[in-house]
Amino acid sequence: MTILSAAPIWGNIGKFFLVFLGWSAYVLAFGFVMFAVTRLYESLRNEQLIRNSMVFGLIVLCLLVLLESRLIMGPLTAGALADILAMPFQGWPPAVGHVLVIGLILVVTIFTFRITFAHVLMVYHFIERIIGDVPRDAEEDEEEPGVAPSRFLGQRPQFSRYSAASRAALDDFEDIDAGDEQLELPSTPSRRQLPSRSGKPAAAAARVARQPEPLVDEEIYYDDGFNSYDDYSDKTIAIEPEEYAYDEEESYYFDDEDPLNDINLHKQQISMVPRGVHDPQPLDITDHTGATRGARQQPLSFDDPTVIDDDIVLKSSPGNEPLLLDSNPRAAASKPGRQIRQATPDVPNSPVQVQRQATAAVSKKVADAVANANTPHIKSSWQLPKLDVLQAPDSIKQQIFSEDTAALAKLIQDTLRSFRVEAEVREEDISIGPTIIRFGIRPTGRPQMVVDEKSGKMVPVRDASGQIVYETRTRVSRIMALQNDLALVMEAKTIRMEAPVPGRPYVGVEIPNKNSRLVMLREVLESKEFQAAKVKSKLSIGLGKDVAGLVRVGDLAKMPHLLIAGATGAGKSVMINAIIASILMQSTPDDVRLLMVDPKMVELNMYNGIPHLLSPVVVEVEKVVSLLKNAIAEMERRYRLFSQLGVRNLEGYRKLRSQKLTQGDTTLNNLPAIVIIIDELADLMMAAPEEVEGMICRLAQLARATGIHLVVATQRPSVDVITGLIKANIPTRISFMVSSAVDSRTIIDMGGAERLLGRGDMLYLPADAGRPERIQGAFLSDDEAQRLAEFWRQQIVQHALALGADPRAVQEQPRSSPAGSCASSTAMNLN
Ligand SMILES: Nc1ncnc2c1ncn2[C@@H]1O[C@H](COP(=O)(O)OP(=O)(O)OP(=O)(O)O)[C@@H](O)[C@H]1O
Repeated sequence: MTILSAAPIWGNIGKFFLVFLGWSAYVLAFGFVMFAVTRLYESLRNEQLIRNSMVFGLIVLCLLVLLESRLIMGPLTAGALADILAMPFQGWPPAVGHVLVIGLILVVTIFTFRITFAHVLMVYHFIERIIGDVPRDAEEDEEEPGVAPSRFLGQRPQFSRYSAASRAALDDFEDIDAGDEQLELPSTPSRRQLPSRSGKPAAAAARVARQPEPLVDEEIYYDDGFNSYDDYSDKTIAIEPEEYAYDEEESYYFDDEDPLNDINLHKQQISMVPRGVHDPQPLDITDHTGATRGARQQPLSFDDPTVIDDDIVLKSSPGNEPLLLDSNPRAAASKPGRQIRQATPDVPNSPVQVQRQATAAVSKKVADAVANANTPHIKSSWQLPKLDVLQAPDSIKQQIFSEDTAALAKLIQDTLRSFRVEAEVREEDISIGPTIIRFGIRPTGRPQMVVDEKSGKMVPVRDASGQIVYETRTRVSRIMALQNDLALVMEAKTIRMEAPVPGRPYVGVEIPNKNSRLVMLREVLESKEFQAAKVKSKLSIGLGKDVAGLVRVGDLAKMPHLLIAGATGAGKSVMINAIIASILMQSTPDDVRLLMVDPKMVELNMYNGIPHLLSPVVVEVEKVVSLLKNAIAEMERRYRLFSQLGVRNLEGYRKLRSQKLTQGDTTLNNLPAIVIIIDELADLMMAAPEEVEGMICRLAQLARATGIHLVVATQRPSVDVITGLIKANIPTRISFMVSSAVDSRTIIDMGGAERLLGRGDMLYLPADAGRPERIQGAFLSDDEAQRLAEFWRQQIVQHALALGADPRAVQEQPRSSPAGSCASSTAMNLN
């Protein structure tokens, strides 16, 4: 303006501005210059520092101040514009005009600078601090900034709404924030106490207090693991004061709805604990007698006929089996070995009646079969297959942290920050699995800042362990709410989020791996994890590889039953084949026996004729009920045997048997574990729902101790197939991809399976785990399964010869046979 007024050409223009705007012409000119400089800076840094609303507010504020000066001092310096503005006030009492204009100034200031009550309190405390003389502690002078323990450590209980003291703490929350000592917070450096470069506490306090509550948006640079300046901009967080004011309030006062809020979690947990004193339940003598009937107290009814059902024949033979089931009586009738067939009246549906019926049917013949079964001193002539039977995986590409992955990690971080969610994705939190990549999002928050003595910059406070101390933390639920936004920016077909990943301090975001590859069963079985597992249990199964590419194995003996569900084509049959192959690769028929039910008729047919089968693969739904009844009868027979011997389970029985063997006592026979595999439960449940449900539950409840295990698969995860009873009794579950979250909840009691990718991508929920684990299932081709089955079928002849069977009769037996004739080969290995 001075130049304008002085220059001859522009003099008139300058005069006009001065006449029209008065003194405010200087202020406006200064404002325009500042505006231009700031805009230039913004374009250079590609950041926004000033808001349009703020510019507008400042102009209005300037005009109001001009008006007020006109009202106070008259038309001397205020200019023509002020005269125009003051016209409405002519004739009013001067006091009214002043009050009105000053009031307007206050209102516009509040809106322009977005001033909140928190700011007012902060200014109040700041002034109070300056007025009050705060001596610095000598000890604190020596203390390095940031190495003291976090003042937020152990703070939570102060805010618990259940303690009386906490109410006061909540009311005086701002006092705590300002470092007020009256609440007895841990003695850690508060802002006013932190040492400054100059060593003057008051000056340092003034500087620190000025910085965190800026009048415009500002950026706080803090060192959170990035070493170079190039990483600097990625680590920049734009902070809006009002955003934080809101968050603070919300996180402390309005989080009742949040299921992840630790107070709500705590409430949930304590609600599960039964309260009060309960009277002991009186013993029900009838129940007790029923439960113990058939055990030690009672003589066993071994004189009854052998037969249980007219479809399935219980067969004893001088081979190595205590019990053999054959679902094809005609084929079985033509085989050597004594078979007794007797029709029984209709078996009622109730499991209790089934039990009674079956108990009566276990006869002296069975006892004979046990006595004649494989004597332990005979060394097994079975050979286990070599791993060459299975296909080797393609040369595995080393999955490394690529530029693509780094770019995705940055994209996630930037997206979260654009939504004002402070979080970071570290390189070490990225897991690259065979089919998916998991990014770990660590919720961070607003760090507590101090002035660094050396550089004079604001740096975050660190606690004794070097961790950044946060003033406010990001809530996990805020990250979870951005699931769809993340899926959008990552252009992923489907993403799945897990919060938090069990045992890790981050939220997992799983996206499909573009370089996905098959996980072959052979690489799983070759792994040291499986080798270690199979030493412990003959029922170890290779499941696949997890999101970090680590091999995952399971133990069917511990599960003790497994439910597999998923949409059609999701990979259930391949999983069942992998389970069977895992067993066939490590266990001989002396260790494990199989019973298979395959209503689809094509999935398990290839295993017909292998010596592990107790019965040919059952494809007719009507025969399944008979098969399950026989399994229950076998279970009860084993229970009685255990009861007589005083052992609790199959493991105890095996220990006792090996003890007796060392003493030369060969009276105890080998009892193999039995795995019952049902490929489609829905078909059975449609045919005889109550009967099947009752028998599956009975087996599931009691069969574990006797070494009988169930593997049940279904593609219909509805409540009429996977009933509450079945779910309650089969605790270990695998869910492949399903079509809806409801289906997912039916299987694993929580959503997530609807976001799987199919083709072997599964969620595995072990019995003892609260959350499922994502695994890429091991793949076994039909050719491999065929080769494995053929390997075992070929051994039947050698084994029969080794047991002293007639070579001519053995040669005449077909080696591989379809369902109808497989009983011959199964029977053969017993002779
Ligand atoms: N672990 C796996 N790895 C790679 N691909 C797999 C895997 N499991 C299954 N697939 C692919 O998915 C296809 C379908 O698998 P599968 O036959 O096991 O499905 P399903 O769930 O049994 O279907 P349905 O219920 O209709 O029988 C397979 O042919 C195979 O190509």
